[in-house]
Amino acid sequence: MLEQIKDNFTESIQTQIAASEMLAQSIEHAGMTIVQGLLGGNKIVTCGNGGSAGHAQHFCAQLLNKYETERPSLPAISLNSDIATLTSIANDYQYDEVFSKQIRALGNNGDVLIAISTSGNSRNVIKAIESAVSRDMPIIALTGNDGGDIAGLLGESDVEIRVPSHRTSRIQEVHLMVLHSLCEIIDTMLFPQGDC
Ligand SMILES: O=C(CO)[C@@H](O)[C@H](O)[C@H](O)[C@H](O)COP(=O)(O)O
Ligand SMILES: [Zn+2]
Repeated sequence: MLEQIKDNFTESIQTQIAASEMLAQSIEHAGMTIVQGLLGGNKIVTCGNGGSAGHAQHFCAQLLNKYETERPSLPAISLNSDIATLTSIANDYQYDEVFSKQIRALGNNGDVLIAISTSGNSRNVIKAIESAVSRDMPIIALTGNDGGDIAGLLGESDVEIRVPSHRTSRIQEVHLMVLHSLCEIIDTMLFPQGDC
């Protein structure tokens, strides 16, 4: 068991290093997309399932509250957080619709969708992307594996950050690093002095 635990750490570190080389440019591009959205008075909308739902909430918490330095609150909403809304949409329609129906109500032109799926194949995340496209929202997709069906849905102004791994856990660990990097870009670009 000890060897397996150590192997997991090694695999995680190796995936992080490979990702840092492959993804830095897309992460910077995604950061600029978010900064432009916020400067335009728009909000950030996130969604995902399971561990990615946790990531989606975590990222919004860091915008609404703060990341590492003092600054004003920034507008963000995670679509997997409102259990009454989620259960009613899933119960009355389909689980596939839980994010897309919220985007049709809350999404405005210029809001940025951060869609998180390690497989790139979660139907509700795919439908969220389709609704975001219909609302002219730029999309940042955090994926893994081969990008799944999500990869084929993105337009030229969207960004896919695809982690080079097939293991959900390793992909999620890199996604967390990506989201923290995005927080750092936002704070550096918008509040270089750590304004509050
Ligand atoms: O956290 C984990 C596994 O590490 C799981 O809860 C995982 O997030 C769930 O199986 C999700 O449903 C996977 O969805 P996705 O990442 O493929 O969109
Ligand atoms: Zn997990």
